[in-house]
Amino acid sequence: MATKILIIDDDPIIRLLAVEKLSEEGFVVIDAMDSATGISLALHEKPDLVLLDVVLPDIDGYQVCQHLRSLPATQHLPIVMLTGLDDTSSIVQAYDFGATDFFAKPINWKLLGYRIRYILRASKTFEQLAHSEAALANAQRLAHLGSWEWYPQADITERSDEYYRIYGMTRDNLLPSMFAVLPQVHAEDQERVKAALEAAMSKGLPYQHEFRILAPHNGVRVLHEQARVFKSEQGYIDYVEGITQDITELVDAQQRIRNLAYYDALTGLANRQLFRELLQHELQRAQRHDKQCALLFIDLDRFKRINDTLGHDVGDMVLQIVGNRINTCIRSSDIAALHQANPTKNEQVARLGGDEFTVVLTDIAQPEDAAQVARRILEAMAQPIQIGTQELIISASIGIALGPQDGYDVESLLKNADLAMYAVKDKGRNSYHFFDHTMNETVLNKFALENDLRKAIEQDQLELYFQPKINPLSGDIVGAEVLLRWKHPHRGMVSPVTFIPVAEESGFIVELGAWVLKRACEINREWQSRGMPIVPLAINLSAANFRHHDLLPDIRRTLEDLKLQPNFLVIELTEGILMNDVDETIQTLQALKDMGVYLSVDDFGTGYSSLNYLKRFPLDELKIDRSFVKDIISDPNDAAITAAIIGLAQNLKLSVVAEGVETTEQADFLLRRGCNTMQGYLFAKPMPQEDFEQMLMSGINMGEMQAVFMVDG
Ligand SMILES: Nc1nc2c(ncn2[C@@H]2O[C@@H]3COP(=O)(O)O[C@H]4[C@@H](O)[C@H](n5cnc6c(=O)[nH]c(N)nc65)O[C@@H]4COP(=O)(O)O[C@H]3[C@H]2O)c(=O)[nH]1
Repeated sequence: MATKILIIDDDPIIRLLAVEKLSEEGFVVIDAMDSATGISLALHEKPDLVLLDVVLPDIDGYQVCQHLRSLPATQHLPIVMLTGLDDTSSIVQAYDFGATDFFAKPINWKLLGYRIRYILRASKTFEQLAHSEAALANAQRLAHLGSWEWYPQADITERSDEYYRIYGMTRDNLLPSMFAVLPQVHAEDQERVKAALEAAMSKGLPYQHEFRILAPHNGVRVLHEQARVFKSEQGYIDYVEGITQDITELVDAQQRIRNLAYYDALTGLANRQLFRELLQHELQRAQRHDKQCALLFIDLDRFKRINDTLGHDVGDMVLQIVGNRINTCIRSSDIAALHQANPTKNEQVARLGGDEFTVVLTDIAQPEDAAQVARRILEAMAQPIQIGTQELIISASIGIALGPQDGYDVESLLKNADLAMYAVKDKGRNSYHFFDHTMNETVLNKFALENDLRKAIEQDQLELYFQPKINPLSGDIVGAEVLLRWKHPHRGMVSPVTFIPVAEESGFIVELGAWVLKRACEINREWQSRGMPIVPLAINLSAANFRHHDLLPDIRRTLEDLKLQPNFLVIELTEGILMNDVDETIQTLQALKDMGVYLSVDDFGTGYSSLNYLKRFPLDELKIDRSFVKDIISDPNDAAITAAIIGLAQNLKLSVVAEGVETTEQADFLLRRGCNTMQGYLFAKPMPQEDFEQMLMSGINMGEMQAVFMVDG
């Protein structure tokens, strides 16, 4: 497209000549005789260049020039002022008002054509440069990246706009010295930044580092600065070129990612990942410096019950409170300094998930130090937790393993602290225990036992024993408790006290319970078929059996399949089972009751049943725990409790059975208080099926005992 020239001149001859001569040079020429027309054409016709006379009838050419420069559309438009030949002051003024160039009158039109071409070329280049600069400035602004050139000999720095913006300064209030920014640098980083500048200045050393500044109105910012040094051929330092970038957002994002990756969202404590890394580090340090560290593995006691009964929100609150409490029991130590990014967090305390917390203690002088912390934690736990109107009492079991003696790596130390924690649970919870190597054996033993137990049913190693319930006055067998026995091929007879907990822990108890139920009912059916005198058989149910969704259908089907009357089946449940989720318990008990099954509370007196609940449970029988019966003669407390339980049963119209009766004195005491169903070694030990059948047929031999009861009774 042809180049368009606008000439603004009040001299009609000049305008005419311009149109004629410049058209010959290949330009399109438009003209204006006064400034107002000229400005309007400059805006609407978009010329590539303006020839502007200094003297115009309305306002002078300088002001036209100034006005065009102030408008965005004509800001960069090349303007050539037409001046008198030796009118130097006009020439100077022309530049002052923003003219691109001047051309002296009288006009040599040929020469003017060349000049116009040259100016247009130069202006194009200038335009491209301005464009690139703007793009660069824009890019710098977007990337919060400032650039600079520093001439160390004179200590003068040329800085880009963004550099000033980063520091919240302007060209006017920041001195050219590269050291001028130092007062804004964070006190802790100042020495380092100054040293890098000095090394670049004196030794020509490049650098790259991060530091913090305090920017006016923008708070603390984190900067990344990188510098290259340019030297002359003689080796002198010419200048230093660098970039300075505000990486605060990046650092924040990294911190957030780190928080997600390393911290537990609920409690804000270290998570499993961070725990592992820190413990790993600690173990290596302990080994290198011949020091000792301790790992405390903390598991809340019966936390599931809180979650199940009060809901997960309450459970979460409890976990947060517990996390805080553990935290306050631990002094901050050097380990926190490892992860400077978040120095406010005490990373010695971690939550591994669920209700499992850990504490890593560094540089302990003796195991007692760890024990002391464990005791502090237990004390802190014992404080009641108030959530709304609820007051909760919680406790924890703590296992302690010492590093490196109990484990050189995270895995083994954690496993051993976990074993120690389980030892606490086994011994009744709410305490702490150090790991010792026999625990490993116990666990291996447990594993082996668990494996063998799974095969016990198929390999026919399980057997039911029967222990009669007696009426000592009549000598009648009024029922029997079914007790499971395991004839292990190598270990011999394994007690249910040993294998039931293993089965409960592994979940195998569900299968085992179902087997006992079916087998007990089958035997009872068999006795009926053989025309033997039959009695109700009581089976023990574990919590998992009682809560299992198959329980009711299983019992119903078994009774139906065998055509057994439900009142020949007694289910014994401990107080603990009943009290866990009372509403569900009532529903299940009622369903069993509706089926006609007889319900008995085993080990009564050892749990914490509330009388309120007891009234709401549709029960048939209470069994006084063996531990009370044992000392009823010698311990007035046990005597009183036993008498109270008997009274309670009578009031609630429940039968009462005394367990573990071993002496005639005990039996006598119980009889006098009104308990006339008993079970215990005095009458018979649990016995194999055949022996019990024999006893059923011939009746129990009460011998002299009966005489005693008959006389006394
Ligand atoms: N010192 C003494 N002990 C007496 C006397 N009379 C009975 N015993 C013992 O007391 C335990 C009574 O059973 P438990 O309290 O239900 O306690 C049972 C029960 O909780 C559990 N158990 C046994 N069989 C089963 C089963 O089939 N399922 C479930 N879930 N648990 C079972 O194992 C526990 C222990 O069973 P056993 O070793 O058979 O021990 C039986 C029995 O042998 C006595 O006069 N003196």
